[in-house]
Amino acid sequence: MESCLSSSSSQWYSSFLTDFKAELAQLKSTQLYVGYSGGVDSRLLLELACQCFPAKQVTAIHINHGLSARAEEWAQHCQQQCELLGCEFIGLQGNTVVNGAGLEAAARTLRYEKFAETIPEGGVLLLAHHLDDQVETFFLRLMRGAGVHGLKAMASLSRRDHYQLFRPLLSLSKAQLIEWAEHLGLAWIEDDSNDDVLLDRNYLRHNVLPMLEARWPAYRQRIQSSIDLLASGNDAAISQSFVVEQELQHRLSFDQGLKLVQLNDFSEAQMLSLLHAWLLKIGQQVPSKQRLKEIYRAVIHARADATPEVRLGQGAIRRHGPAIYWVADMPEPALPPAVSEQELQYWAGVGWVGLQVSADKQDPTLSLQTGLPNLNWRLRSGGEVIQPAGRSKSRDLKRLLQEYRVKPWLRYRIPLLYSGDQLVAVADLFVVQGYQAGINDPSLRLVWKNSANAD
Ligand SMILES: Nc1ncnc2c1ncn2[C@@H]1O[C@H](COP(=O)(O)OP(=O)(O)OP(=O)(O)O)[C@@H](O)[C@H]1O
Repeated sequence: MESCLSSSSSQWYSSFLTDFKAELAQLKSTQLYVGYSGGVDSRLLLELACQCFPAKQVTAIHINHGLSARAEEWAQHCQQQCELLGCEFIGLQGNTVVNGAGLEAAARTLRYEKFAETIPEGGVLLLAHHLDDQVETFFLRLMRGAGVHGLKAMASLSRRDHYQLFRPLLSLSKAQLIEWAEHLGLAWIEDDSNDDVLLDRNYLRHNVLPMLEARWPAYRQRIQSSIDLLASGNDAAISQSFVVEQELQHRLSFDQGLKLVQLNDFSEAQMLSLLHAWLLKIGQQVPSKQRLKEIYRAVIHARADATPEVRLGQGAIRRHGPAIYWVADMPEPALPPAVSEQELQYWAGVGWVGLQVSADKQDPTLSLQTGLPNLNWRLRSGGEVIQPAGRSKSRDLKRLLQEYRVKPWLRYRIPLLYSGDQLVAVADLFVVQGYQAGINDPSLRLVWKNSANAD
C-alpha cells in the first residue's frame, strides 16, 4: 500500500473514504463521538468523519489531562478546530492519577472513564489508532510475555463498556496519515512527550522499530498479517471450545462418567480436548498433554472387555463398558460388626467404605426387621447364590451385580444385609425372595452411593 500511495494518493484516499462511509452506515448510529487529542491522527480522523457524516452529528471529545504546561492551549486549539468544522466539541478536565502502571496507562484509564461517562448507551466512539500504534502495541505486549489474546492487539471494531469502539485508521501507517493530513492542509499540535524514550512505547518507536524497518520495510504489514492470523486462530479456538463443551454435555453420564460411544469420527486431538474438558468438569487437575495421551491410549483405546486403569491424582481413571470414570481411592472396606434396628438407622447417611448407606424414612422407628433377628452387614465373600424378590430363579451374585451394572471396582464393596446367616438384601439393589414383606415397607429405602462418584 505504502509504495503506491505517493503516485496514486487521490485514488487511494477516495477508496478509503468509500469503505469508511460504508462501515459507518453499518454501525447505524445517528451520532459519532471522536476521541480528539489535537494530534495529527485524531485531527485527520475528525476531518474524515465530518466528510463522511453530517458534521452536526459528530462530537469531538477532548480530555485535558493537565499533564503538560501547554494542556490549556491544546484544549483551546481543539475547540477552535471544531468550530471551523462545524462539529460539537466537548472539553473535559481530568485528574490523571499515576499508579504503579505508569503515566501512559493512567492517562488511558482516565480517558476511557471520561468516554464512558460521556457517550450514551449504544453510541459509537472513533479513535485514531493506526498501523504503527498496532505494531507498537504488539511488541509491548510481546515484551510482557502476552498470550494469543494479548498479541492479537487492537481490533478495528469492538465493544467497550456500553458503546462500540471503532478504529477506522488501523490499516494506515503514521506516514500515510501525515501525508494525507498535509495534503488536506490540516493544523495539529505536536506532543513533545512522544519523544521521551524513558517511556517504553517511545523507546520502541525511536530505537527499535527503525532498525526493523531498515531491514524489512514492509514489517508493519507482516505483523498485521500475523495479528490477523492470531485473531482468527483465537476465534477458532473459542468456537472449538464451545463445540467440545456441547459434546461433553451430551457424553457426561449421570454418575460423572464420560460415555465413549460413536467415537469413530474423532481425531486424537479432538479426543484429547474432550478428555481435558471432562477432567475439568469433574473437578480433576488436568495433567500434561503427554499424560493425557497416555490416558487416551491406555484407557480409551483399550479393548471393550478390558478393565484398564491409569492413576490420576488421588484415584484412577477406569473404564467400564462404554464409559470411563475417575474413581477416588477408597479405604479398605470395614463393616460394623453387627446391626440392630437402631444401628441400621445409626449408620444411615454415614460415609462408609466408599459407599453411603442411608434409610430414607420419615418415621424414625424402623419396621424393617419384624421377624428378622440379628441384622448384620457383610461384604461379598464370593459364591453367594440368591433369588431376588419377584424372580423365579436363583442366580449367582456375581452375575446379578453385572446385570445390575455395578461397576467392577464396587462389586466387593457393596453392603450385604444379613439376618443371622441369611442374606436379606443387597444394598439397595434388591431384597431377597421371602424377605420382602418386612423390607418392602415403602417408608424404608436403602440407598447406596459411591461417595467418590456422587454428583
Ligand atoms: N487527550 C485525549 N482526548 C481525547 N482523545 C484522545 C486523547 N488522547 C488520545 N485520544 C484518542 O485515543 C487514541 C489513541 O491515543 P494514544 O495512542 O495516545 O493512546 P493509547 O494510550 O495508545 O490508548 P489505547 O489504550 O487506546 O491504545 C487517539 O488516536 C485519539 O483518538
